[in-house]
Amino acid sequence: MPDITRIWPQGVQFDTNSGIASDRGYSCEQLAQQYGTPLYVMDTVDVAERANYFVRTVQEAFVNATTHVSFAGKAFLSKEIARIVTEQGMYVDTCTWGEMKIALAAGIPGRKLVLHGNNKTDDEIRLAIENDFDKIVIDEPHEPERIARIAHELGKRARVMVRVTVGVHAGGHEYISTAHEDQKFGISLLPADHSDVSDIQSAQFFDDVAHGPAVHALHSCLELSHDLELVGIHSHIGSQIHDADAFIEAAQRVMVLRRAFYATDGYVVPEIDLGGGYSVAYVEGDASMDIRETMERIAQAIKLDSTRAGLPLPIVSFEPGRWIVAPAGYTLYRVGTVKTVDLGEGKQRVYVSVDGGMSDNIRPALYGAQYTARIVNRQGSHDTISARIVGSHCESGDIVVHDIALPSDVKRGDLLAVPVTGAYGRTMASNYNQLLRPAVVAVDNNGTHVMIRRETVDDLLSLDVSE
Ligand SMILES: Cc1ncc(COP(=O)(O)O)c(C=O)c1O
Ligand SMILES: N[C@@H](CCCC[NH3+])C(=O)O
Repeated sequence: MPDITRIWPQGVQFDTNSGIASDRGYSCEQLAQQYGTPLYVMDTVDVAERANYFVRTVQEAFVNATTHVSFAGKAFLSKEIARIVTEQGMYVDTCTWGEMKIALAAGIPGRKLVLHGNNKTDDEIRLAIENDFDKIVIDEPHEPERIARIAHELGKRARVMVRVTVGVHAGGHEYISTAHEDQKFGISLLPADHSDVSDIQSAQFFDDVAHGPAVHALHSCLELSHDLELVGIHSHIGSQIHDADAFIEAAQRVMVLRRAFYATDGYVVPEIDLGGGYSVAYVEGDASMDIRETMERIAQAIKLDSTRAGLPLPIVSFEPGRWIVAPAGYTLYRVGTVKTVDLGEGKQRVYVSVDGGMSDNIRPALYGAQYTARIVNRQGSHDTISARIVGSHCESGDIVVHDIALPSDVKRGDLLAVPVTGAYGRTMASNYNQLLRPAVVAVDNNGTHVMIRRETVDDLLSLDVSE
């Protein structure tokens, strides 16, 4: 079982005398010199172990039910990672043409792939159906007809789920919270004129759900059953969620919908997918989701509901992204300018500039996300200074770590490592200021290799086709 309080990959060790960090025996300085900086490092043994642990934990919690776990490729995707997680029994969840193409290029069969998206193109839907994707997740009321039309043209039957906004408010930041009503994803569980009952087990709540847009969308899928196979109900309530109660509540609401739809249409929806969103620790002392406890509680809630309703247990699915890869990755930066700024009243802050920034990690700027860092090429002095680690972009919000105590002798040329950048770092990276997206290097027990190569200026120039 991975140590969920740890913010470094299991393979990373710090020599207490020299201060030098190594990952599975390879020193970080060696990695930086061989592959350059900034550098994303992914401990792929850690990824496999975390994926394996998640899949096993879900299977053990849901002893009598079939379970599926998909890896949310938006967190991090490469052909190698797609293969590593599928070898551990996972499916891969994609939501764009590019993600689908990478998963398919990795050789993952369509029956192990899921397609999401609030604005899917016809081409994406066609590619999913041609490749027999396990599920296409419907996100809006007109989509059943569009998918059915394309399936009909292809002479195939598309397997579909309906994504429901269950009305549970959770998630680390407004931008990553997805189950409240005022946002773009999914179809509402409740009608606009629903009553105010808070007891989700009440007859009134059941009645509201039975008259809601989600039941209507499920019904549309059944009406198109020549071209669509209705396989499930989907709910994803947000990301970086610490509160297990939110998942239990979401599961219970999905189960009410399953019952309500059985009452209105006599159809037992075979599968429910509860999405991703399980939190990880970003800095020492942060909370991280205890998957075992959460899964056991969800399993209990689902079992109770099915037994009460006299319905068979559904297949239960999950879509973790961050939990699988975030703590398995870290970023190495080389320190450049070190500048002391007077804040008045005798206070100072030291701005430590590194050779990357918001282009390789947008999360601090976008969500105010907190990270930590440490010097990994030597033992710094014991006395510390109050520092802010910043990037190289022309933007004052280009902050890597907002506020951190660093050894007071931090200097140009030091190697700095920022942990927990394995999720939503590389996949949200940009070329702002024409910085080159860093390489991703894999470290395992057999060696190190480039998983995704560093961009070059030739890459940038090749896009600029004007004479
Ligand atoms: C539909 C869906 N599934 C899964 C995920 C993965 O979320 P996380 O990386 O927080 O586990 C997301 C992202 O929030 C998502 O939108
Ligand atoms: N990109 C976000 C999470 C959003 C997940 C996608 N629905 C993050 O870095 O935390």
